[in-house]
Amino acid sequence: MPAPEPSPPQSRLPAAASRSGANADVARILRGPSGLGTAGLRLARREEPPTPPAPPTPSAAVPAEGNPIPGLYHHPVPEPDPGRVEEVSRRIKAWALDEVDLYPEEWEEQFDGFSVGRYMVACHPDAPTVDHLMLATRLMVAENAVDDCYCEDHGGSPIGLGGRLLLAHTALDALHTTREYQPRWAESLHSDAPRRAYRSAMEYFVQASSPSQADRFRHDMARLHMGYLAEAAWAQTDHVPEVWEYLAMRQFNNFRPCPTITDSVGGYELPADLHAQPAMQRVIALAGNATTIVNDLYSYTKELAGPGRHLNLPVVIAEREGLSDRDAYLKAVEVHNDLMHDFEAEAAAVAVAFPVPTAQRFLRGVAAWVDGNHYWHQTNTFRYSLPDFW
Ligand SMILES: CC(C)=CCC/C(C)=C(\C)COP(=O)(O)OP(=O)(O)O
Ligand SMILES: [Mg+2]
Repeated sequence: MPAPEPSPPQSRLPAAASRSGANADVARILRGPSGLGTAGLRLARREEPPTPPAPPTPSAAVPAEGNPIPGLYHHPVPEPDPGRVEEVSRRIKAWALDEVDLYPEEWEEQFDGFSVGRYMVACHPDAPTVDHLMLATRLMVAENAVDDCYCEDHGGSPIGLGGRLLLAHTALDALHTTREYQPRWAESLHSDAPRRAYRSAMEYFVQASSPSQADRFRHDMARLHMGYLAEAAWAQTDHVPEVWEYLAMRQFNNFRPCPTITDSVGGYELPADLHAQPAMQRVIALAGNATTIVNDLYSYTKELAGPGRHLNLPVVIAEREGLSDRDAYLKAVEVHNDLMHDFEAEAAAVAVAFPVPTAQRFLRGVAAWVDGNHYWHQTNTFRYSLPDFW
């Protein structure tokens, strides 16, 4: 399991824990609910200081395919449990074909090559059952269906994207309207593969999670859709943003909705008040950004080979900072590494500031997702290959 680094010095504690007003807030959360009849709702306090999670033990028996990007800071993970991978892969294909009619036959090779079972098993080592893993796997497939079919290379386009995304978003965040119009909306959720996938995956997720976990997910998906729209707007006008602007767009067009369901997939809940803490939000954002820049780096050659200009961090750095392709790529590796180091330092600080089991487990779950995501990108040689820069 990945590692928030050992406890950082006091000065690195998150602002939420170091200001006196905020201290009261943190103390209130750690104390738990205090009204009449709330005794059973309190979180257990950890008496001992949090122990950093054990470092991963990569499996010696089955070497991972694919090479890591030289110089990319990452943590190798153990090979995902092959029994789980096989079962998740079997079940997700059945869901895609039988429950949501996701893709035509000719896309089967790409569906299989995506290896979503291996991806999700690697990212959620603490899922108690395959049913829990399926929550993440359906959502991952649905999210990719929307990206491919609405935004990218399976019929997607920036033109009209806002309308399509908004209507698809109602599969996650229902329309509440009059009796006259409700049925037409309900029917629309079955009218294309992305909406069928979102609707079904969300229905499973809502059944298995708390109202606040479901609402957290809706919020993260709204963020994602806003990121898709900014990317599309820039593509429409062939605009290359400044590097910081690109990073802002990519903070929204981002894997964030995946690690933030780690508690639902783990069968527990990070309380909403802890999730909302600014320091926790910063950890989540840094994790999401590091995982997404990993995608920019591993998908660089695929995106260069595609039609038109596809923005990713190396491309934007090369254009905006006048660097060679190679130097821009290496600079993007450094940006990733800085994000990873900040993520780990801030996660360690939050683990100290919020010594409750759900927060500790959530932080470990997010870190496991970061590492599993790297593993999947490195080993998905069907989809990605490295540039020849070394
Ligand atoms: C699974 C999920 C929430 C994805 C949202 C954002 C997204 C599609 C990525 C972060 C992947 O980026 P990209 O579209 O560049 O993917 P590929 O490089 O085509 O694999
Ligand atoms: Mg990419």
